[in-house]
Amino acid sequence: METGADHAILTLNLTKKFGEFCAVNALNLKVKKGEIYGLLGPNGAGKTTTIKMLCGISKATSGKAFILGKRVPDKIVAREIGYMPQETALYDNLTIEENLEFYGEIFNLKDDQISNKIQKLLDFINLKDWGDEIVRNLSGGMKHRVSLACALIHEPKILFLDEPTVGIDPELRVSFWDYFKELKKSGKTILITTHYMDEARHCDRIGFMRAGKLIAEDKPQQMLIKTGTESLEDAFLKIGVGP
Ligand SMILES: Nc1ncnc2c1ncn2[C@@H]1O[C@H](COP(=O)(O)OP(=O)(O)OP(=O)(O)O)[C@@H](O)[C@H]1O
Repeated sequence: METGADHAILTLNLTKKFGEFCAVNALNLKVKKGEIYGLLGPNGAGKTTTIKMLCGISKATSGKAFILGKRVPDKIVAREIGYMPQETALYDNLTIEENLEFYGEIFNLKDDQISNKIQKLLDFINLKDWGDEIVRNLSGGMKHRVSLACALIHEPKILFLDEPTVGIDPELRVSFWDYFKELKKSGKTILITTHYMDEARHCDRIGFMRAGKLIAEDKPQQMLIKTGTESLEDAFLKIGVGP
């Protein structure tokens, strides 16, 4: 049986039902190690539900999922996963550093490891001098950056980023993609969801999801060639409504 040892992420007929409603329908997804894979699709396509099953937050109704060859949910594999949820999971009344400390402690990092990582992460997200600032006082874009740092504190190998750039200005979106490319360079695998089709071109491969199913996947450029379109938005519309 395939266990995805060669893949960072593998799902076999992964399915999630809420009552009679099928949110994720027999999804077969393969993401290679070191890839940035973009999961795209309209509201309600099943992207977040897929990520939650992969992170072990939501139990699959049927089918299987493997992360780095291990069937999930799995406590050891959980350590290799970083998850940036759609709504930032930060404590508003704590400082940036305290939030990072909290996430470091969840993963049982030692105090000196935590303080070392905090400095590096603050540098990485360009908030070097902001560690003592209360999260409540930050702009939305800053909170997004802190949320990314929290997902990275335990140096996970796999990152799940659920709409990390939603609601942030175009300039900051560009710098986010610089962060993601840096992370890829350091060997991380990233599964990212986004509604911004234009930014999906940064991904190594993209998958279009609709109604819980993966309806097409390819490299962004190939997707354009295959569909004879000039934008991924048009490609999606063509595939989504096509024969
Ligand atoms: N806990 C739940 N109970 C019932 N239905 C749910 C639950 N969670 C998600 N759903 C439904 O499952 C479907 C898929 O939702 P999901 O959040 O995975 O979509 P999505 O592709 O991430 O959408 P968006 O782009 O809006 O974030 C939706 O129709 C949603 O209403």
